Amino acid sequence: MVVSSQVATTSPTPAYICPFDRTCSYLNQAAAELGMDPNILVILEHPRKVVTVSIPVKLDNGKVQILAGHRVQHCDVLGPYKGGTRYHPTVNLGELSALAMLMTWKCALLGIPYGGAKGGIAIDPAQYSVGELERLTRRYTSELIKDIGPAIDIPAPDIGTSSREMAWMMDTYSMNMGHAVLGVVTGKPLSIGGSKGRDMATGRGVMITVREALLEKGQTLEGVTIAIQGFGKVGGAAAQLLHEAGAKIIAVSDAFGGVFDANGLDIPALQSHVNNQKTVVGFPGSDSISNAELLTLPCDVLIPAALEDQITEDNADRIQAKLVAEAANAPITLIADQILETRGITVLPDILANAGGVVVSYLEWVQGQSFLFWDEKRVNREMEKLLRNAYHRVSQHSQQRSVSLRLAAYTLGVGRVSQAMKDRGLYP
Ligand SMILES: NC(=O)C1=CN([C@@H]2O[C@H](COP(=O)(O)OP(=O)(O)OC[C@H]3O[C@@H](n4cnc5c(N)ncnc54)[C@H](OP(=O)(O)O)[C@@H]3O)[C@@H](O)[C@H]2O)C=CC1
Ligand SMILES: O=C(O)CCC(=O)C(=O)O
Repeated sequence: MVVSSQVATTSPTPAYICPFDRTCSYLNQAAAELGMDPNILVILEHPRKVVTVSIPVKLDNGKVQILAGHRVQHCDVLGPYKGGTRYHPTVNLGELSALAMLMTWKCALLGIPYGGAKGGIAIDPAQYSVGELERLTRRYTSELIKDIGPAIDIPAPDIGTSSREMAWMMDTYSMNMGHAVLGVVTGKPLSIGGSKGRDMATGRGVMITVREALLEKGQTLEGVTIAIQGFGKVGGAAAQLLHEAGAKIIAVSDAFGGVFDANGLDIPALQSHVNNQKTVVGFPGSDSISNAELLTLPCDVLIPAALEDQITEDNADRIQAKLVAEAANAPITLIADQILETRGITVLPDILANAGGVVVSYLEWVQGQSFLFWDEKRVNREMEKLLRNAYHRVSQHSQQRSVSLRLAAYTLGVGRVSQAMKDRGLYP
């Protein structure tokens, strides 16, 4: 693959397949299911546009540092490119290309009129002051000014960014256009056209898809034991909503480590602890646990909500959960996915389980384009309708074809894109 070979990715084992090649592998499996035209497949195996810009940022000490900012646009056959902006030290073009491709299938699966993109900068935002982060975000936006826009490509938050960065991006873009452009980013603060419910949307989608999967097995969320890796925007919201729904969150973690309580953690109290201490570690009344230990705990549901490549061939044999919900993008390696499938562990794939975020981003964009804003009940209702519908289409396809939920989800998403390409005349 062109993209993966351009970017060196560290290989924990010789069998390691990077997220981009893995996503292509799932694409190829879906293409085989669909009997897809190879001319369409070869187009979809490559991102349409890869942009790298130089970002000179003046640091607080007076020195100028040059950062590389990226945006990968995979496919816009269904509508404008859409996807998050990640600030994390591991950001690279191979990773972003995989994440952009995932966005294409996610939007198509959910039936929202967007293509897929992802962008980011390889920095640890904790090492920069707020002023430095503002300057680098504004410069990144300026450098991408011709590549983004409400009808072109619409960024959103991802790891290491939030409504604050989206506000800076929206303001920078708007200053260049000479008027307020609400639709250029989503995940904005409510004061400038953000949507009610967006902050909890990805976690809410995780809760809804887990709930639907359990219901199909004749279970409810009441008393179900859950371990969650990552306690950020997604993991934190999922923990809160699942806790409110009666589930027992027995362990959570962040980059510093994890906490465990077999009787269930008090999630509101843990959130207050995190607000003060900036980590879950040291939460009174809990036991310490490492990120690795969290993944293999005995529990009903495991929710990786942090980074890629967390469940690998090294720990897949020891996963004890019966259901794994991919709140993070690409947290399971290719071989680990096969091991889990062979062991009969159900995996709710990322393009379904974490789609609540982009669905509410779409609803935010619709509200911004029409200058008409909805109450939170309506936002949550519309999102839930789309997500439940997608879950049941995927589950039905999986049962009818005797394939995994992942292959079913890919087949439905990829099928929609390929049909659109045919209808448009193969798309240049
Ligand atoms: N935000 C969104 O709307 C969406 C996000 N996603 C995906 O969800 C995942 C999480 O994103 P989001 O919640 O937004 O990001 P955040 O930056 O808000 O949170 C990331 C969380 O992961 C933790 N973390 C970082 N490194 C590690 C590590 N090595 N081990 C364990 N935990 C770690 C962070 O800990 P710490 O705080 O200590 O750094 C933090 O708790 C990503 O895969 C993202 O692509 C998918 C769909 C939408
Ligand atoms: O909300 C969005 O537009 C994108 C969210 C995202 O980056 C993702 O779903 O991975």
